[in-house]
Amino acid sequence: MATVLQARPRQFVNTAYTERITRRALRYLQSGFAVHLRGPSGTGKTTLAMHLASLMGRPIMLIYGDDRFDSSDLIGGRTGFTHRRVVDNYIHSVVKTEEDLQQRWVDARLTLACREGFTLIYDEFNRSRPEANNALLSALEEKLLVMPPDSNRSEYLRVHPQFRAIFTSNPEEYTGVHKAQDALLDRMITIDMGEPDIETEKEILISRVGLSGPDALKIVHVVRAFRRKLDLTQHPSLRSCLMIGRIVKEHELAVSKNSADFRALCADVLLARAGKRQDEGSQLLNHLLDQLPG
Ligand SMILES: Nc1ncnc2c1ncn2[C@@H]1O[C@H](COP(=O)(O)OP(=O)(O)OP(=O)(O)O)[C@@H](O)[C@H]1O
Repeated sequence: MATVLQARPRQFVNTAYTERITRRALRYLQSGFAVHLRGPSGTGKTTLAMHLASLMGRPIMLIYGDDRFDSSDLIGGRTGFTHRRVVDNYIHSVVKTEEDLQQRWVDARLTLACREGFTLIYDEFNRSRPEANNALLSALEEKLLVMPPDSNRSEYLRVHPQFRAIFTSNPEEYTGVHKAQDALLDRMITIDMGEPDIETEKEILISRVGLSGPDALKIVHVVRAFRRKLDLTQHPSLRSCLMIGRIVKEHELAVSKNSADFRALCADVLLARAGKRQDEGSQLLNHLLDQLPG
């Protein structure tokens, strides 16, 4: 069953950084192009996609890329049965029954979004195999969705003029993802998202967790310096800041170099993200925490 999201996404924090990207992406969507937000984990791609979709003011259709998808998961297929039973009791001593089972065509999410003019968010679309995504090629370019012969419809579905698509992907993920087709990438405008700036991360922590500005800034500095100095491209991300921030807030921990609880929390959240460089990570983290005020 397809999910159409009518609700607004969780509170979106707007800063100069997010506004710049939003303005660009919105411009492309308004001109009818698909937008592709590409960037490492935790850089806010999905959140921004939801925000953009809500600004488009149409119902939102969400799909998560999946290696097990085939084209029917996007377009639809014959699932379930309709059951028809005719009981003929015209001559009361004779009962004649006739049963007919027919498979029913059910539209999948892409078809629904194209037909109704929804905004499609296809999160991590390159987790699906390229051939599963083939239907998107003509939907984005010719504005026609090619329907399979057994759909009992005409061969093509004309895409609603308000249909829009927003894709996200993570270029640095290697497991469970497929190389996106050049032809599909050529039909979208790709915006590369790096890590948000310090101001944005700080504002997100303040707004989402309720931390004070100075505490939010200290956490953002520790996490960013840890990532940069260890040269970790993927982790830790804004998500790690949010984890640390939430626990600090809910358990009233001091963000200070003298707080053993805060130091242990940072170690638990960050060190596992250093992979095999645990010793190096541990030394670096102690050094960064020692620089915090007491
Ligand atoms: N502008 C924002 N306002 C509020 N919260 C945000 C914002 N940007 C990101 N976040 C929060 O940061 C976290 C990571 O964001 P998100 O899940 O969108 O990242 P992502 O790039 O899609 O990550 P992944 O590739 O791992 O799915 C989430 O908890 C999200 O709610």
